[in-house]
Amino acid sequence: MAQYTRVSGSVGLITLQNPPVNALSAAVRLGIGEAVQRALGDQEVQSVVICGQNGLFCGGADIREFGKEMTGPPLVPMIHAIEAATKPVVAAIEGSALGGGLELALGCHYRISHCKARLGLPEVTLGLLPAAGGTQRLPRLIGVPAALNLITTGHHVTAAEALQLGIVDQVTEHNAVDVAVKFALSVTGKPLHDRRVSSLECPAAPDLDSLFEEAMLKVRVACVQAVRAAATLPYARGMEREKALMATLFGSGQARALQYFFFAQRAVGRWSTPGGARWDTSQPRPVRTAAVIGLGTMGRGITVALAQAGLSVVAVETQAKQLTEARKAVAGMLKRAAVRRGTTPEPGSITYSDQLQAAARADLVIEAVFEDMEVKETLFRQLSAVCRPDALLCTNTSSLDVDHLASQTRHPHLVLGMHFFAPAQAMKLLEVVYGARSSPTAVATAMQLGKTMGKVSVAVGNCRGFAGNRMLKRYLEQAFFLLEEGATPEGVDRALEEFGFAMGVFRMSDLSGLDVGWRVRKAEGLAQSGLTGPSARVRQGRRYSPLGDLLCEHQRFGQKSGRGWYQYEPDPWLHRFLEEYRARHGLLPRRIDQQEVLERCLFVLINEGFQILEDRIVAGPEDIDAIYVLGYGWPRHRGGPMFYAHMVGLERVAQRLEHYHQAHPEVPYLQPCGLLRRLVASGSPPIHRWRRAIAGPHSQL
Ligand SMILES: C/C=C(\C)C(=O)SCCNC(=O)CCNC(=O)[C@H](O)C(C)(C)COP(=O)(O)OP(=O)(O)OC[C@H]1O[C@@H](n2cnc3c(N)ncnc32)[C@H](O)[C@@H]1OP(=O)(O)O
Repeated sequence: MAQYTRVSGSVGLITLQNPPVNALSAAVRLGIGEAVQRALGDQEVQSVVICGQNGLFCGGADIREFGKEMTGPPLVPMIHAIEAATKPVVAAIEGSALGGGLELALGCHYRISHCKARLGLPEVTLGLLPAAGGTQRLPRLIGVPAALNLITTGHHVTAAEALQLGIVDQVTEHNAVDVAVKFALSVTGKPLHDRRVSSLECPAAPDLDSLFEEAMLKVRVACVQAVRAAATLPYARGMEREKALMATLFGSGQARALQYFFFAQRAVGRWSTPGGARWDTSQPRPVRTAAVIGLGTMGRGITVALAQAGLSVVAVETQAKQLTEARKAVAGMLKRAAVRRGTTPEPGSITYSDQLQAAARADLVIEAVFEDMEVKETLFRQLSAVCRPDALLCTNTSSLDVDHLASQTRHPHLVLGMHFFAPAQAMKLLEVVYGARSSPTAVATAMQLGKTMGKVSVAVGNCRGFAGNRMLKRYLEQAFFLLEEGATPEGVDRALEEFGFAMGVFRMSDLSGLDVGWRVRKAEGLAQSGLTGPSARVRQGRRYSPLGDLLCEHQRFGQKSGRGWYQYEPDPWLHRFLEEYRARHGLLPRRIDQQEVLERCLFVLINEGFQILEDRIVAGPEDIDAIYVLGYGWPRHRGGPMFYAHMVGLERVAQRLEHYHQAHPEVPYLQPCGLLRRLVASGSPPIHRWRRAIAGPHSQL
């Protein structure tokens, strides 16, 4: 909706009303159109101001309407009508003007922005382009290079940057609507021709052709083609080109995946647990002081993330040398981050200590010590004795049993996992792992703290590997099996990278270090050296590949040792090693194509995802997708593993898994799990219905 009032005698004020972000739904578009007509027809009105209610101009098109049949008036003619108006129209921008919101403002004759507002054309992050004239007006207003940058990256700019670029005419620290109304009064009766952005010539820029060629190489082809039309064609023909390009994008799989992921990231905030705790009934406790125990790589990153979120941090490291190094490293990280943001580093809210006692007053403690159960058990007993009785005690373990650690303390309901991903100060994902006895308040507090640190927090039940690493294990296993059967690390990585992963599984393993998984497998009794014959490839009654363990036995730990799955100097070792290994175990190498690599690695991971849903470790598919895109490099434009399964078709995923299971009956995880089979049997409902379909007593399956 849009409300129309007359203020200051002669200013028509149009207020967009569609909480929470005043998105341009059919009703809002209709409302704006009608209000503009009223203002233009009102003899008393000399100028018009458009603003949004509740301090937010407009978050753009209503993404929830995408993929549905279009209703209500389209955006483009509405913006044209505003631009063509014979009375000056001023946009009063507060909060955000994004996507269609900025395009609406670009159709106005003047733009006044509050200093805290952010502006941008993020359509590309949804697989679209700014097709309400954004690709035609913005280059005319600020020139091709700057417009191309904003349109192809989707980056938001601050009000100050927008002023410098020429997107807005004025920035104010006061109420932007009041300032815009005064401004509107001052421009009454002034000629409007050169205020209509569509009538401007694109400012000349040197060597536009090479700029476009360079931008094309950076992939956002449709956006580049649309901006090229602005630079080379008259406005009306540019608009036709923009519309045609948008039509090719609108129904694409990428756009659907990106739009799904936009909502998935937000859906994970509405967490619930099988025990009945929920986001909307659990109150988080305030956390002002946090302690971090253990200042290795993860502890340092967590310290920085907490300090940057404005908390007082007590950083504890009992080894003197490590403490000195950590202090320097943390200062360096804070300094570099401040330089990147163009600010000065915050003065020290971090205190350092080599005594656990220093954590005594903290509201919340995060341990990030060596990944060893005995070490962590001892620490949790000590923390329970030292810390306040109401302090939350969190572990950054990536796989150990949170319930067991809780049982070492006096207040197990205050124990949780906070699983950060390296580098902890930068990665957006946080798995909040609740145990059987974790209280709803404890979960809510950790979820809220993650949000305060700018992370997407996902609530996950306690199980081996939680959600992310549990699925990763199946994926890695298949990759090892494929090597046994004849594939090469290069071939497997190529298939995954062409699918969209930034790094294939072997390259990723080399980067994170092969010894990490080896240590876990040794602790689980899986990695054993010296086994020969058929028993070497079977553990706990199932097929097992010792390839990762053997590489570690050869001191090939990945990049850190200069050699892993890849050799970082010319060295044919690995291929010879694989040939000898296959010969030793009587494995006949065969040609493995990309399709098999993808299906074996990804479908088994997806199958584990369904098992995790069935085990109620997470509440819905969005949780898994957020974890995989934000923590494990799953290509965002494919929406996440569960969305990908939905796009491929559950029936096909189940069929292919069955096919591979028949070929490899010794790998039980290739068998489609119960939930996947039941979803297929119930007609493969779309992904947004899975949550309901699996929900306990109300299950529709
Ligand atoms: C063609 C295409 C055109 C013309 C377009 O305009 S495409 C849309 C371009 N706009 C965007 O991509 C902006 C998306 N929104 C945001 O970036 C942010 O929401 C915000 C900066 C506007 C506000 O951020 P914040 O205060 O953190 O709030 P949330 O992100 O949590 O959002 C609050 C709820 O609003 C829902 N939302 C946000 N934007 C839209 C939208 N454009 N359409 C529909 N719904 C939107 C969001 O999902 C949250 O709802 P819940 O998930 O909590 O129910």
